[in-house]
Amino acid sequence: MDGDFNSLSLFATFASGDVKSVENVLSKTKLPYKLITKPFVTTEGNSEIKELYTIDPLNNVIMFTNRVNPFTPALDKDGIISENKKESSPKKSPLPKNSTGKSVGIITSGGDSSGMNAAVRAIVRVALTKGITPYAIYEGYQGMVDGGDKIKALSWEDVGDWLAIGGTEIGTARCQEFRTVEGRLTAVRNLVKSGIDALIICGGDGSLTGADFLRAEWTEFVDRLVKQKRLTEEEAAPYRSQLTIVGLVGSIDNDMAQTDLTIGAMTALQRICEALDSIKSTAMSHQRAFVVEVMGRHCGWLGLMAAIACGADWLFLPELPPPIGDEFIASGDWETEMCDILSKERKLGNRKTIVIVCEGAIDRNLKPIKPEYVKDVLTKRLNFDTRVTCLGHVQRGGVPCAYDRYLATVQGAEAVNAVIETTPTTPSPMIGISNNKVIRVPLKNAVAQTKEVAKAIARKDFKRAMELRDPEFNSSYNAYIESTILADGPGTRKVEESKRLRVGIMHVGAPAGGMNAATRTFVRLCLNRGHTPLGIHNGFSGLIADQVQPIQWQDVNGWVSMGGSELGINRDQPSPTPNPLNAKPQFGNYIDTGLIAFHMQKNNIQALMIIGGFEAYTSLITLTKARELYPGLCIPMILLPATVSNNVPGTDFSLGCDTALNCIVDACDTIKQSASSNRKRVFVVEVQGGNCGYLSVMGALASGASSCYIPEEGITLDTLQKDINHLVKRYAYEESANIPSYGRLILRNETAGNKTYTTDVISTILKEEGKGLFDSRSAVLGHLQQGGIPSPLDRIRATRLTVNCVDWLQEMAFKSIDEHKKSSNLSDIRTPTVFTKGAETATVIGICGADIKITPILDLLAETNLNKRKGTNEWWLGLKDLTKTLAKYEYETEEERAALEKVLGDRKQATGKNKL
Ligand SMILES: Nc1ncnc2c1ncn2[C@@H]1O[C@H](COP(=O)(O)OP(=O)(O)OP(=O)(O)O)[C@@H](O)[C@H]1O
Ligand SMILES: O=P(O)(O)OC[C@H]1O[C@](O)(CO)[C@@H](O)[C@@H]1O
Ligand SMILES: [Mg+2]
Repeated sequence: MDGDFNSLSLFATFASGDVKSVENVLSKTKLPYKLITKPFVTTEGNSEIKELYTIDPLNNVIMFTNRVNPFTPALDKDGIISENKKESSPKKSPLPKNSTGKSVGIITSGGDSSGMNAAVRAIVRVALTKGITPYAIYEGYQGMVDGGDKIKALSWEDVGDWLAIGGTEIGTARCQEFRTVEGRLTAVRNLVKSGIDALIICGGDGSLTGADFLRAEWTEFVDRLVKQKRLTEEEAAPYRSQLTIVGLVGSIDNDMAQTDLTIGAMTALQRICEALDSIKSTAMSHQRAFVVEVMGRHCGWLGLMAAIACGADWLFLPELPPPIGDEFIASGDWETEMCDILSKERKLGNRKTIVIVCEGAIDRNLKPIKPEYVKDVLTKRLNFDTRVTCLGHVQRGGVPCAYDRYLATVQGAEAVNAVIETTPTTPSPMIGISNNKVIRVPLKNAVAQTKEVAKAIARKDFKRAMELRDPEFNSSYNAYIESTILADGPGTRKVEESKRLRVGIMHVGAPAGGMNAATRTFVRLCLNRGHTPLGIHNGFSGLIADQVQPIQWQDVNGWVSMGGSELGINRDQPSPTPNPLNAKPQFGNYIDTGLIAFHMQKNNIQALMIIGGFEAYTSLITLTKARELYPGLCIPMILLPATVSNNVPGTDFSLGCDTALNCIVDACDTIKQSASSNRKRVFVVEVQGGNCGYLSVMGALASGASSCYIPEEGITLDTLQKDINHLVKRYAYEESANIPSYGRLILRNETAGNKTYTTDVISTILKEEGKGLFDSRSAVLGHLQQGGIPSPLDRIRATRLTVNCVDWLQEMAFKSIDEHKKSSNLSDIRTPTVFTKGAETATVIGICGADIKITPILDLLAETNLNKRKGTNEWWLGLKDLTKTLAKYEYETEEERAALEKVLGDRKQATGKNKL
């Protein structure tokens, strides 16, 4: 077919990754067609743009192309834009009053991830507060290449309510053109033309690799653009030195090095766990096997964490291909290894089989392992009734979980700080998180280390690939294996008989998400090592009522995803010795400590793990101090903090507080929707936490509340007056500017303001003071916060911390056994004797900054407020200020001031006094 197809007007254009196949099909028909190819220079080498034209039976011209965006201009052989497209310059917005004259461009790029909007919201609002004009660059790098109206300034209100929206409101793309030198040259021109001084790029490893190219090429590209006369000397001069680039890691894959978590990974994990929990119930009913494929590209984080959080029976990772057991490695026969393990599980009474296959899973010869093949193996070899479920893009969508909102918000705010502090000589930073600390690392190093994983896998160095993932990856994998496979053959971790222990476990306090997951891991690890796990039901009162029983492997099947406390829980605790006359604990009852010691000895409990909140903490203090009186208590004891209140000293996070936060965020989203629909309504939402404001502060940050009240600060008339002033300003401005008013929230901790400023009282005051500008209602979330299905983060934390607890209990007990052996001069002791009363053998395990720490409980007394039942290290307090910043407490435009003055004037006239 001849003719100039470029001059024909097209009826339709189809994007196709495989134009060649389309041509093959056409060649077998009588339809005319013509293939045009154009060179396309990419950073990974030369490639081609293909355009295949044909005419359909109705005489319409149709084109198939492999361009990612079929509507972007084609390139000529030098990679230069060849179509007659005019390079447009974006429009600049007027500068705000507090402007420093600086501007920052914001991009979301690569696969969308939940939390990207929260990041953009935080960047926009913190930037405006600090006098920097934020610009959205729409549709990822494509918008940077296209320029024009793809680059627009964002206002405060533009990002209202974005916190709760999944995906990315400013769009994203996989942009081929940006991989080319010409694409990036055009992008540089557009950035200079729009006067952008700095860029914050939120995307995955690919996007940040692109950002790193841009950083390295910037100065040279500006020069080149001047030479090509696409920029004038004057335009280029202010931007010659290095462009400030800050990377924010947004991707569900969690595949970026040097950060523990990427924005969106936790929400994706939540989606996966919701699906797996549902699949589990149908699988159990039919005794079926399910092979579930999860996303993650070449990273196994999502698969591994989902396997831990849902108790999957087998797992295929990209970093560590099967087989995993020494006896199968030589033959590479992973099929037999898997079938042996899964059939053993069924014989133990497991009614279902869940196998997770990561999308990048491979065998030891780097051949992909696909779910359909795994299904065939299970069907043919084990006769399992097997189904395949591919979760697909469901994993990437939906409302962000509390953790992603928190992570994106604090990292977004930190990205703006980094923009302000970065100079042309500082390396471009990437904002990461190392356990609980927001960190900055050089982008270049993080990109380089990320690439190392792929290289290690390619050269089959799987050990290295595992090491290069985040520091917890390896230990999490070991925890998964040990809590999944009952090992009794070669290679088991069973300890010698003379060291096998009877280890007790109990829950004390109130239910919290993750308690059952921790107990399951405890039981399985103990069994795998030859110890006897003893379940102490119903806390200390259960112990003295002889409710102590060994737990078996299958007993805890399914516990990982169960809320509440399967062992039973209450707030009863040992009475301090000497017993203060008529003393009563604030909650629960005192039980005689001597009786507790007697029952510990009667059951021959040689090590103890307590899971619980502040009563569990004070209980352990009492038991530790009573060791002088009672030998039955002279054993290693460890507390794993679990309470929604997050008030136990020795840890930044207790189990259950993430589940509670998710519950608060879900409830607040719903309440806010009602508040917004009713217009101009402020809800005062009461949350739990006892005397600790953690849930209130974090809940406010994650739900986008205007303010929060906490017991640490109390509530005064002055506090209320300031918040009323703020609300009056906001609603006054929105009315005058004709902006639809969103509903607003104030979170109040249940004890803040004592019995005076109760939730209802505050709501009534707001209603009165709103005077028609706004109304108010209240909502008390109550015990909803303690229940429900534990969040994946709580399940993972439970598993990870419990492994450390069991290791520690074992180590301490062994030390004591060895000392006893030595001192009694006996070499052949069958029954181990544990006797230890050193302060270092009664401890609290916790997540502290970047580490897991085990601290002697008596050392923690210095940071404990026993009266207020909480610790004194409240790392989260500062986040209250960030909540207020993001609610516009520190930013005001001329228009807002004018609107406020008008309202004040009106109010003065109406009431005869100025209310503000
Ligand atoms: N090597 C590279 N050189 C230049 N640009 C790149 C490079 N790699 C990726 N990019 C740009 O970043 C965009 C996004 O990259 P990619 O598709 O790998 O997703 P990502 O950022 O890794 O996110 P995710 O993996 O979560 O989807 C690409 O479409 C391209 O525009
Ligand atoms: O949405 P797309 O472009 O099909 O890409 C899917 C890929 O994107 C991710 O969701 C994020 O990188 C991967 O897990 C998956 O492989
Ligand atoms: Mg990626």
